[in-house]
Amino acid sequence: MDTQNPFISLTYEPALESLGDDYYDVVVAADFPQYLLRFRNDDLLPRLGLSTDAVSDHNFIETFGQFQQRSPLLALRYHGYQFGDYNTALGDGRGFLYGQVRGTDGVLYDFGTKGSGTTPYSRNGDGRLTLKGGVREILASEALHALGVNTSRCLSLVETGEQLWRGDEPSPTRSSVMVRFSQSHIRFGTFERLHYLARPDLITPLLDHVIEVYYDHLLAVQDVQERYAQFYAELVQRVAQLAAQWMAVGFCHAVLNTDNMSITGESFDYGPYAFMDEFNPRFTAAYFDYGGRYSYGNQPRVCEWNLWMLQKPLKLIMSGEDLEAGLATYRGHYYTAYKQRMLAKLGFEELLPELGDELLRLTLELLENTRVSYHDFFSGLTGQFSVQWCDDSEQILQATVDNSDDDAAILLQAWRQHYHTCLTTLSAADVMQVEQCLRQNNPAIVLLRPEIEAIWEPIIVEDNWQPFYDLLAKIQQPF
Ligand SMILES: Nc1ncnc2c1ncn2[C@@H]1O[C@H](COP(=O)(O)OP(=O)(O)OP(=O)(O)O)[C@@H](O)[C@H]1O
Ligand SMILES: [Mg+2]
Repeated sequence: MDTQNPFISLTYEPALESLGDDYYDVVVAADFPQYLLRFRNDDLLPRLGLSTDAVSDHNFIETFGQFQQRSPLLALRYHGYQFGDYNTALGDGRGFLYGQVRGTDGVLYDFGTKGSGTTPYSRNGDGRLTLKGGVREILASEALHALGVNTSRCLSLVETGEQLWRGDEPSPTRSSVMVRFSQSHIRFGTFERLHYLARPDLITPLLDHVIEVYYDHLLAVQDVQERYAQFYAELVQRVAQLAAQWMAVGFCHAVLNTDNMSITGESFDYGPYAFMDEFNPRFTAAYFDYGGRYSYGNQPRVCEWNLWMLQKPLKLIMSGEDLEAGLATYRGHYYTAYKQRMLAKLGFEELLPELGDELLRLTLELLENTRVSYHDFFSGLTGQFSVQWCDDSEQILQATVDNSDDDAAILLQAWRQHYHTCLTTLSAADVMQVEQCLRQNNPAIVLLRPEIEAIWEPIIVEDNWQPFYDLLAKIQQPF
């Protein structure tokens, strides 16, 4: 045992543990036949006050593969609405909270595992994570983080040498254990379980804890009911902003069940997700999402529904009117955040409100009706932009959109004219900024499904991880 392991010497805060054992079960980690470190997120080490050189691969394996020298390991209890139906048979069935550490930024971070063995919540599951599942979660979270989405990250991925059987991967398939670095693993479903159990006495301490740790500026609000009202209103805003971020980057999460919604408004749990290629609001990423509940275009609505469901437990301890008032702000927050991101993708930091509204409307109409590749549209705009577009609207965006049919030609023409109108409202200096704005908001690389399959092939065929590391480096610097 390496007594100098810097991860073990970190100061762990028993924040969630101190709530008491109504919220979790103490569990043990599985022993694995093998420990191969496949990914270490050195980018996160400074936030833990550590330098890359100070942490060896062996340190990663001891701490985040073998889980040495830490107890208690806490499998958190939760329920959730899955595809609209309430499910009580949930909880950390293949993970636990390893520990909580305050970052150099003052934020309390969770180290949460995925694939670390069975728990009382595993049902018939094996408590494991496939290697491909781990690789996919790393890629999604690193890509989203680089695109400016509020997301959990992966701290490490250790391959564990077991053979797993899965219906959605050619099996047997390889196993892994991942450690997630996130703001919290308290989910909407953590509260929903307490409503189901009719335990308002457990909801109050949980909500007080959430506010104290993750909304601590609200502690200044003296009146408790007012503080709760402001908490919910802020959560509504954070979730609306998150939904806007996913939509603007073309990301479909695919399993927006309430057990996958964080009480901090952070995005996490990347299973069957996909970045959308051809623009299509009905695009679904999970093969089992037959009704399209979690389709790309439905994400803002379903997040609103999830926030509405969260009112059930919160209503046991706070005013229903306050909750209604909080949720009533959702659509406004969503539209404001989405519009701002989309106009930035179109090259505009600022536009007169009506012009911006119309540009967004025309852009979505064009995208939807021409079924152009979402990312090609914006990279085409970025690559072709010229200040001469201010003088001649006909030059704007050639060849990116297929306008061979009449309807598409009409839409493109209307879009060009309006884009031109928007440009003409800018000063000469602001026009010079448009290209930079386009470059800063439209990635040169997008993590489409073929990109992921292309790096997976060398891993399974010849255990060649280089293409994975190369792709990772590219998506970490997408602009
Ligand atoms: N292989 C497995 N063994 C045991 N339980 C599992 C397994 N896979 C999923 N589960 C459980 O099924 C439920 C839904 O799984 P889901 O994939 O949303 O969560 P998860 O990915 O395991 O964890 P997280 O939400 O932290 O990413 C959870 O209760 C989870 O623990
Ligand atoms: Mg989950």
